[in-house]
Amino acid sequence: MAVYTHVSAEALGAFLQRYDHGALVSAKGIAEGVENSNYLVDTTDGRFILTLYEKRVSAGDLPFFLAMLDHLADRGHPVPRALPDRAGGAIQTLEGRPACLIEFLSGVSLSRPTEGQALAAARALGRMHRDLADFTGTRLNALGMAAWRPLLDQCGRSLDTIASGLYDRVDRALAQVEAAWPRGLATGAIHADLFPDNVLMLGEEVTGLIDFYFACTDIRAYDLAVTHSSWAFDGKGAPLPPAVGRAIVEGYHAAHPLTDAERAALPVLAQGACIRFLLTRAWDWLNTPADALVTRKDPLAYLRRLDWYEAHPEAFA
Ligand SMILES: Nc1ncnc2c1ncn2[C@@H]1O[C@H](COP(=O)(O)OP(=O)(O)OP(=O)(O)O)[C@@H](O)[C@H]1O
Ligand SMILES: N[C@@H](CCO)C(=O)O
Repeated sequence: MAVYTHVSAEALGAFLQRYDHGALVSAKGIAEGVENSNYLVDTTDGRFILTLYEKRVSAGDLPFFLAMLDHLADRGHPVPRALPDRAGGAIQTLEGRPACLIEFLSGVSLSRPTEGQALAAARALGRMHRDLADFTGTRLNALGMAAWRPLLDQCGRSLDTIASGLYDRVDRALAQVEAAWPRGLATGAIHADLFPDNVLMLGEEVTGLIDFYFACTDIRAYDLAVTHSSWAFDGKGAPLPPAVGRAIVEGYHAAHPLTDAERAALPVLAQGACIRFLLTRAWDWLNTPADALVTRKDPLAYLRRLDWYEAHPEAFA
């Protein structure tokens, strides 16, 4: 369960007094997620999400994330705004961590999306890219391609304790990805983590796009590759029916047409996405204390996806 920081009822009650959103009725830690501490908060006025930002989110980046959310919300996208307190500030400190009170969105996240749901999610991603074209904020991708080799070095041979030969396998794949990484593709503000658990849906309708805390400026088609790598497979990394993966590319293309160069780059971008998530999951696997209230995510589910992309260069043709 992703609650790294415990918030006492007293501290939360006092925190809510800064806002015009009612008094505390109840608060529960949210089990999903691995990055931040999230609480579902009910007040006398409604339901909210309280997020305390943990290890990978630095307070200095919050203004970028919140501006991107406001930009998208202003254009009708179903993204949650961080709510300002009475003094107008949305970024607070609670229990010593940066924290925001966030709009609650309804919907559920899927573990086995259908073709229609994949199509809707990918359309939502394409529309986001379209409407972010005039967003002026920028943020370097701290987990972009240039960061993968340092991360591999940091994990080092400990990777082999997760699976025999894993270090050499990733080292080889990364060398190929680095050599083939596309230059000159369109860049812009991207979500960079649009997994099924970050898309809330009711049936085939997207009701929420959440968790913008890896958002950054990077290759737009890389965002599509990240989405494909997370939507076209099950939780263990086995491919879903091919129509689901095709729907991810075609749903995006319908909302934000891909150039030939972007389409041609998708195989290497997807292999890069696999390395990114394999390495961050492996790092967490090796460094999460045994008593942490968080369910670690399996790095090998991303090794299986990497194997699949390498074996199916035709996947995006
Ligand atoms: N605005 C929101 N409205 C409704 N539910 C939300 C909202 N934000 C977060 N949640 C719920 O909290 C869960 C965890 O949130 P989130 O994905 O942002 O956490 P995280 O630790 O950053 O996750 P991740 O491991 O995906 O990076 C979500 O799966 C969702 O159930
Ligand atoms: N979505 C990521 C967590 C955020 O880095 C994963 O499933 O590994």
